[in-house]
Amino acid sequence: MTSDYEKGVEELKSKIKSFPDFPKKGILFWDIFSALSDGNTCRLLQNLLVQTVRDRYPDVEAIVGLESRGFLFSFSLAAELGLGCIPVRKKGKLPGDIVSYKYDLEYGSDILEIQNTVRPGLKCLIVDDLIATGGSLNAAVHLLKTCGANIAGCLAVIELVSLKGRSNIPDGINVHSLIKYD
Ligand SMILES: O=P(O)(O)OC[C@H]1O[C@H](OP(=O)(O)OP(=O)(O)O)[C@H](O)[C@@H]1O
Ligand SMILES: Nc1ncnc2[nH]cnc12
Repeated sequence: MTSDYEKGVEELKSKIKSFPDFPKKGILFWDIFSALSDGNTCRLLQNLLVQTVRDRYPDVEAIVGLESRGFLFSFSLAAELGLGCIPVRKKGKLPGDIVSYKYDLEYGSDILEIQNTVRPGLKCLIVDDLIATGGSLNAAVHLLKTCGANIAGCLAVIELVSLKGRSNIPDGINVHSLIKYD
């Protein structure tokens, strides 16, 4: 029997549009914002994410969001669950003592940074809108490990399975996505 959770995921999936050849020829771009212009879909997605964290990562202490689309979900989850919200940002945007990691993307490369103020042992869940090559989540895992954090796992709304992003994320890190595309 299909659960309400699974029905919700199917409904969400039906709202997400894809755009061929964006931002470069050969890339099929999955646009989370196409779903979020509708208020009911915002609430549906928030409820699905909250339920996922409660069920799969019940003892997490902080939500780590990746710039920029990951921020949509890290703050709303942290606020709803009463947890800390920690940003991982692109180079040069965060003040203070910074840890950096360079990585490759599906289209290009980038440097991600975190403030070196994460309490060692803090149990963190990393969230993002989408897993493509897994390079961004892998970078966030490395940044948090450098800070001494305890990583509960990675959670994404969308996973592009054919790009095998999971294989880029270190063994032993739990990875979960709501929607999978081939
Ligand atoms: O699994 P990967 O190959 O690392 O790709 C996934 C990442 O790429 C996109 O971010 P992007 O860097 O395009 O930034 P944006 O969120 O600011 O659009 C997306 O939001 C993920 O963070
Ligand atoms: N194919 C894709 N669609 C949307 N966001 C992405 N980030 C990296 N690859 C992407």
